[in-house]
Amino acid sequence: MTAQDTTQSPRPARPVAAAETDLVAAVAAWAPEQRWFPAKGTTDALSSIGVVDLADPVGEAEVLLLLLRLPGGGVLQVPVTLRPEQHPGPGVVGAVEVRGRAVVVVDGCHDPAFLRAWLAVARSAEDGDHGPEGLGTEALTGARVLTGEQSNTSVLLPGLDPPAILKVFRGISTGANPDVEVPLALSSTFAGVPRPLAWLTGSWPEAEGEAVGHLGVLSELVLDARDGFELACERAAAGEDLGDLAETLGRTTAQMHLALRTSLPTPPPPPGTTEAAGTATARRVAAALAARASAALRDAPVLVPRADRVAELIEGVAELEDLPPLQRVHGDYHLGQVLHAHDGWRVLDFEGEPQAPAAERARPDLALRDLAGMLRSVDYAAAVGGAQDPGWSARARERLVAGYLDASGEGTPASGTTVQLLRALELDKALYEVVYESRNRPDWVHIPLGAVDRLLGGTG
Ligand SMILES: Nc1ncnc2c1ncn2[C@@H]1O[C@H](COP(=O)(O)OP(=O)(O)O)[C@@H](O)[C@H]1O
Ligand SMILES: O=P(O)(O)O[C@H]1O[C@H](CO)[C@@H](O[C@H]2O[C@H](CO)[C@@H](O)[C@H](O)[C@H]2O)[C@H](O)[C@H]1O
Repeated sequence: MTAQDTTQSPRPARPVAAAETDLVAAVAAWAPEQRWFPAKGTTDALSSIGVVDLADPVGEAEVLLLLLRLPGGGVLQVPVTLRPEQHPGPGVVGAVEVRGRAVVVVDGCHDPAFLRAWLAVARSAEDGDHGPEGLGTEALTGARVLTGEQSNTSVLLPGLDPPAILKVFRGISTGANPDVEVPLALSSTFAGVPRPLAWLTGSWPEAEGEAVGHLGVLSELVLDARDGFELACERAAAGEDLGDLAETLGRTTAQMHLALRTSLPTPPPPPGTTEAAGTATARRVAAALAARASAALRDAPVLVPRADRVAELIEGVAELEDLPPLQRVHGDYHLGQVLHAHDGWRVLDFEGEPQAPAAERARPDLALRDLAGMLRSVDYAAAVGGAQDPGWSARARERLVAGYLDASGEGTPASGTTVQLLRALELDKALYEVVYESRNRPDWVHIPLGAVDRLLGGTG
């Protein structure tokens, strides 16, 4: 955990009581149907790890954070409230008997009792162990769960002072969550990230001992902002170029990379190792790309006929001699992770790829991975927005890359190494997307699959 967290005692999980078995069974049956459920496609049952109890300050409902073991081994957080009678509005999970009492189980994110309880115990960035200020009953006016495609669950809290958004982490793991750690580290030097206002940590048993990790974060709400993907799709549909929007996004991306290098520097290799820049790094990067490609080929059989060409493109990376040093990166950078506000772009969600193992997400990587992710996203916007002009995507990509190279000091045109790395990293992301779409939005698989073929055909 980061230094900022050492003053907050984690909320400990207790074992699930025998009288709570029906509750756990009802939640375990409901969770796999939710958009945020991380283990789509598996039919194995969830098992219980424990329960974190929170107290509703006005005592209207019981508030429980259920921690469930996913079939793949990860931990899922499901906040619920227990109400004695029918709860109006969305989020009802079901009716069960708990400790001999008939209750209605409600998805906590939809219940003010959970929000009150969370805000009362979260550690505020300003005030140490105290919860955030501005918490009268009116503070929850206008609270609303976001309904978009999310791997976590976010609740808008426009009535807080300042207006905020609560992100409840669904998959939790031991150690600092990058979505707390990274914006906290960046926000003093980089204006392109919303400031974290408060966060909550929990602890639960794991085979190797007690795990301590973040359960959620409250961040400053970016007001009147447009979602980058919606904005880009709208432009594509209208046949209007992304133009300056793409270029300023490229610039913001380069500034983010500079702030990441400065605020979260990559430790130097231990003495005596040969981890230097140059070919050793290139071979390591190529090996990592090859491992990810094999995993994608295993998970999406549609990719198998392309295996040889994928391997060939990756082998080219191993030969590069002038790779830039690896650094902390965003890791899952796309248009849905950026907001366009009146004063420029804001970057969200530093958690990395939801399908990547937690240990891999904070690993130093090529900064160009993020630029490649955004290039993929421009391709998605062209497809989803229905751009009629095939040049729409090419022009947006050009401005994005030009803004990035200019602000990062590399200048245009891009070097041969940059071009080759961008192609390999775009392919890497497109392979990941084929797996992601097969699991989540099968109707969209053709978008990344088309990109895989373009990139392998040398026309990417
Ligand atoms: N600070 C913020 N201000 C305004 N909207 C936000 C903010 N943070 C997140 N959002 C909205 O919530 C959505 C989901 O947030 P994100 O952190 O990307 O969640 P996830 O990791 O679950 O995808 C974003 O696409 C954006 O629309
Ligand atoms: O935002 P998340 O961290 O949950 O990221 C996952 O979901 C994204 C979809 O919401 C997915 O992004 C893919 O689709 C986007 C359009 O919806 C597109 O802009 C991206 O380029 C494309 O990768 C992301 O890959 C996944 O990790």
